Amino acid sequence: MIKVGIVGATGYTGVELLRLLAMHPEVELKTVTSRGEAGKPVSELFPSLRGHLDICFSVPDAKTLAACDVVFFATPHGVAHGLARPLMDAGVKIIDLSADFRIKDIALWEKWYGQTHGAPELAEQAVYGLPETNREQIAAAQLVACPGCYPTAVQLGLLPLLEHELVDASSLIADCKSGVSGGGRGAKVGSLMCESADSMKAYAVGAHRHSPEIVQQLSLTSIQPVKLTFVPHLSPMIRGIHATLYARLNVEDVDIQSLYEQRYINEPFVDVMPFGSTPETRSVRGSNYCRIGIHRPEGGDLLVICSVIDNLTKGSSGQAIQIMNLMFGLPEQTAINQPALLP
Ligand SMILES: NC(=O)C1=CN([C@@H]2O[C@H](COP(=O)(O)OP(=O)(O)OC[C@H]3O[C@@H](n4cnc5c(N)ncnc54)[C@H](OP(=O)(O)O)[C@@H]3O)[C@@H](O)[C@H]2O)C=CC1
Ligand SMILES: CC(=O)N[C@@H](CCC(=O)OP(=O)(O)O)C(=O)O
Repeated sequence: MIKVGIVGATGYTGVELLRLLAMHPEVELKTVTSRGEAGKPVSELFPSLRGHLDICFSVPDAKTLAACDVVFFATPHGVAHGLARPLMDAGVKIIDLSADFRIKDIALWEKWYGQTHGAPELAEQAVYGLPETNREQIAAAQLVACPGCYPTAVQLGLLPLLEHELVDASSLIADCKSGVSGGGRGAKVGSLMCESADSMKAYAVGAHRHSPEIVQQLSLTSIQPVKLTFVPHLSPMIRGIHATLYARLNVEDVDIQSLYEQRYINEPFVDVMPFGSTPETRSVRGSNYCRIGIHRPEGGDLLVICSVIDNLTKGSSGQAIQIMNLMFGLPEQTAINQPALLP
């Protein structure tokens, strides 16, 4: 059995890790932390887990965490910087759901996250965890940085085009909508029902911290310099990311649909739907799938790609377990192969 610790188990990504790991046949939960709820049974805070988990929250303790085989960090940015190093020295594998190790350029990270980077040498060592691009590296890694939720949907939607240099990489547009759980359980007033229900608005227009992450990763694939206009919106739903991606073709005769189908033919969690499909976020709710629909309005040169994920599953905790499965040589779909919850 794999001995697992979760730091930050009371947040939305934390409880999603608990839900999925409770059904994992190879996992034994050793410690799940919360400073605020220490001593309380998990099933008391989350009755959804009654009958599935018999463990109490405890404060993060270096010795207990060091006895785990793998520790997930489901914590705000900056927390893993301080705690990861001693765990790694003790041989523990780390899967970080925050943005602490996603960006390789330390000055760039500090600019976007507004704090000093606490572990630059680990950022260098960390492997970015998007299995559809680098599962061999993930399998061999000790420290994996899970992609952000928007970056997962955007990258999976655009990768085939950039890998084949079919579009103008300098004029990409990602128009994205997120459910309010993306802001976390401790989110501020904007996520309250009275503030977010029955309404929608853009935020951080062209200035969201996921921009540099997406550009960094797409640039690894694209020969041309990547320029992206990324506009996130807060959408009145609990879970889900909907990315509508615009890219201008620079070739004429190409079958985009079969290109995507071929690219993702062996990917267990990427579903290329029939040409012209409009995937709904509810078709992935609670599941680890990314569903993609491809459009070419009036046969013109502007492609419109719709890419949907659940921010708490493929956008964070589900993907984190996919990564754990790879790191421990387990079948990649273990514990995360459920269909979406509908309606
Ligand atoms: N929500 C989402 O859709 C996604 C979130 N992420 C990222 O995942 C991480 C977690 O997000 P989310 O679950 O939404 O966040 P939440 O705010 O819902 O939860 C944060 C958790 O971290 C714990 N925590 C806070 N500060 C500390 C600290 N200093 N030391 C130890 N534990 C701490 C909290 O418990 P306590 O304070 O009791 O210790 C709580 O359990 C964030 O970095 C987020 O950006 C990534 C992709 C998607
Ligand atoms: C709706 C909402 O607030 N979404 C969050 C999504 C980011 C997130 O979850 O954090 P990571 O940077 O770790 O991916 C935001 O825009 O900040």
